[in-house]
Amino acid sequence: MTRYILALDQGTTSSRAIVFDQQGQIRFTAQKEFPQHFPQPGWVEHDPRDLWSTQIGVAQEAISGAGLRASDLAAIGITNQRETVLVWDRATGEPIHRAIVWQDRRTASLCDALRTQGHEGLIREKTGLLLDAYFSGTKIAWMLDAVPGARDRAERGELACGTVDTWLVWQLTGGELHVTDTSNASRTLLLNIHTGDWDDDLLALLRVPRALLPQVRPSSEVYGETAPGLLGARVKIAGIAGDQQAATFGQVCLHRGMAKNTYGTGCFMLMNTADEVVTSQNRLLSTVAWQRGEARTYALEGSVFVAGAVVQWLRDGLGLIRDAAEVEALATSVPDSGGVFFVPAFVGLGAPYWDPYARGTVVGLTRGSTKAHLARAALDSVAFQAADLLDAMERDSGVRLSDLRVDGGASRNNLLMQVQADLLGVTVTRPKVTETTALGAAFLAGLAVGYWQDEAELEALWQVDCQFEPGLDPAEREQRLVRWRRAVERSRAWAEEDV
Ligand SMILES: Nc1ncnc2c1ncn2[C@@H]1O[C@H](COP(=O)(O)OP(=O)(O)O)[C@@H](O)[C@H]1O
Ligand SMILES: O=P(O)(O)OC[C@H](O)CO
Repeated sequence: MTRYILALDQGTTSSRAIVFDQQGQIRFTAQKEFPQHFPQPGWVEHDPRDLWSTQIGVAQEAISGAGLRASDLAAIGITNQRETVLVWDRATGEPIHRAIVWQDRRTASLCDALRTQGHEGLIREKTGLLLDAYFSGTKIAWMLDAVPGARDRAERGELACGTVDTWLVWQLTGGELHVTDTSNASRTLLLNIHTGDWDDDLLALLRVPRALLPQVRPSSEVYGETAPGLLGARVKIAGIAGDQQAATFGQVCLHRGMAKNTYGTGCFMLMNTADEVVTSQNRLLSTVAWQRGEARTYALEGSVFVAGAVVQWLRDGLGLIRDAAEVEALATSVPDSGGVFFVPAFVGLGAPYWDPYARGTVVGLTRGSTKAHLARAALDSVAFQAADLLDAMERDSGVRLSDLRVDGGASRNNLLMQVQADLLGVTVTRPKVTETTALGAAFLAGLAVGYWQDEAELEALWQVDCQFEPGLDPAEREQRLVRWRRAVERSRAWAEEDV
């Protein structure tokens, strides 16, 4: 009997479910957006019930859309927006607060206080991360303090906490399993990435009771089965990874020095560093890429908070386009941005600047500037941010990249990919299957149940769609990067007194 793998990809703006076959080809995709909540400037929340209802809805739709029954599935793999965190009541399953999303800046001042007290070194050494509001730890502490009675209930073990993977597994198993994987756990500020377990010093520092936390497991193993009645048959849940790590696996960047960049809401560049935790000198993150059995693979990561989201803003905030795909034609209608530089620091700046107080900035406007120039500058900004990441990554790793694998919604934009190759000075390679996040989760699940035998089999499945070669003169590239960095300086520390 032909069997399939179902990947659940719970992203920042939508939930997706994709059925893959044994060739790693997509049989059916179902996707549903859900509401974003912005209760205050710099705050971003998701309703956990929306995350679950859209995710289970698209899972059912994908199974039936592919003409399958749940019994045709060999396994389910889960991948998810990372760092976004929620707390719920173990008895009722009711969340005590909306999920606080990775983009949310509300704990910036708490991070400042911890930094002033001199804790960043310890955090950096144990977690590979920086003290930034991006990560889950301070968000958990904020919820425990903000919701009346929550801290006491957490201490008594009445509450459960988790990143989105944990919430989905809890729901899928009818509250039976409270687990996460090492790649997701490595984004919380609470995991010691050298041991792969929660760290008592970090828990004490961030005031997070251990009783709240899920069990940390590898990224590829059979964790359990879906609850009876949910999908029509019980299906093994066999893979879990944070979406950027899953995309790295889906791009089969399985060897030291291979890198990918995903252009979704944000933009995330990860380079495989094998079994070595590389300590960045350039404010990149060291993170767990995935764990198979006892073996952990690590990565260097550059995280940019606003990439494709800048296109959403052109659409929803300014009404310049009706659909994200229209941005390419608009931006192509001018030869360049006409000297306009756009720093989309809507929620501060991530790597390598890490400035939660930076805000969106447009410079270089003249009477000749048009919406096309702004659209072009918006696309340029995505590529400039990635250029900053690669520059830092090459310096940290000592690897001179020749080829960057790309994926994510905005990687469909050919102009953006060409500008990216020009600004990086390296070949940009887009694979046939750009749903690499879901594919990575499918691969991790498939390996655990023997659907695929080994990594070599996965490497043989990966196929190139298109390559973009750099065409810009190096001196001109450098000049443009210098101007971009001047624009970045103008965006920095703007909101210092507001947050
Ligand atoms: N043709 C395009 N050009 C530029 N950006 C695009 C294009 N198509 C989609 N996007 C952007 O890509 C993002 C969606 O990508 P996706 O990988 O689905 O993101 P996520 O997983 O973060 O929800 C949106 O922010 C959207 O604005
Ligand atoms: O949902 P995405 O694809 O924007 O990814 C979000 C990242 O995991 C945040 O770290």
